[in-house]
Amino acid sequence: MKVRFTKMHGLGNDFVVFDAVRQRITLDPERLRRLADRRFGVGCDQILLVEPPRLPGTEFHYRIFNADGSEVEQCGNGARCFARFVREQGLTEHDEIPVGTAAGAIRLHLEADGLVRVNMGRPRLAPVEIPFQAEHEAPLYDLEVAGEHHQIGAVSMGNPHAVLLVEDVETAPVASLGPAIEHHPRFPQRVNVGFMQRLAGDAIRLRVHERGAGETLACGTGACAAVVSGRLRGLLDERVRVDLPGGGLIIDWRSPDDVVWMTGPAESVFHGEIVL
Ligand SMILES: N[C@H](CCC[C@H](N)C(=O)O)C(=O)O
Repeated sequence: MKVRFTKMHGLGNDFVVFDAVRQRITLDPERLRRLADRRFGVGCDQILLVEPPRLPGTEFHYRIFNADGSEVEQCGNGARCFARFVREQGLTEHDEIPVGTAAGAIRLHLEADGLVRVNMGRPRLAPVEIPFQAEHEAPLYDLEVAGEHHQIGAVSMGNPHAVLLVEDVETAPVASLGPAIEHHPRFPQRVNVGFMQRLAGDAIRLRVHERGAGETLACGTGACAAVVSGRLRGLLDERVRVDLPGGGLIIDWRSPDDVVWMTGPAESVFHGEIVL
């Protein structure tokens, strides 16, 4: 069956987006993997489905699938692309769009300057909510990885993140340590792994090895998790510019009881049709 899609990206974190409101889309993990592969399909980090609402007070439901076919709870760059998509496709006329996800409802705001501002909700810090195996909640945890000792922050933005502080993101062992921590047994649902370099109280550099996708050019929930972890360690201010390989995001997080705000771009690249 032929279905229409739009190829989009948020700072180079790229997506295939389907309107599953006006189209009937059925995707199994193998089909998703082929779709995400640049040789057998379109090629992307994640696939996004725009569906009719499921939660009260929301206008749409939003499902996210990694390139490995796994369905996940949240995607920050994808949320911004979602907002751009539903406006461009005429699925809504609103500038403020409440959306349901597997992690609960979030609110997307299309700004006059073309950026998208997203209320990503409150970070989850209790180990059981991340999920991460630890006796008590703490800003830092000791983690043995392949015989080496590391200190990590552990934060959920609906999806799980480990955050490491490094001297220089350029030389950080993303390709080796990222997969090793992603599959660490203390993260029963695997984990995204962020490598954060502090530039100043209001600025960091970040690289992210993403669960189910590998290193991406940007990770929105990873940027949120890094700022939360940095603030819990007393290293960062309330407003932080996060420089990722694909570009910059602004993350605002006042205090543990507050939600995390993420502001950044979202772009459509091309439209196409594919046989599913
Ligand atoms: N790989 C993530 C999902 C995509 C998140 C990322 N692309 C973002 O912008 O937040 C996970 O398995 O939780």
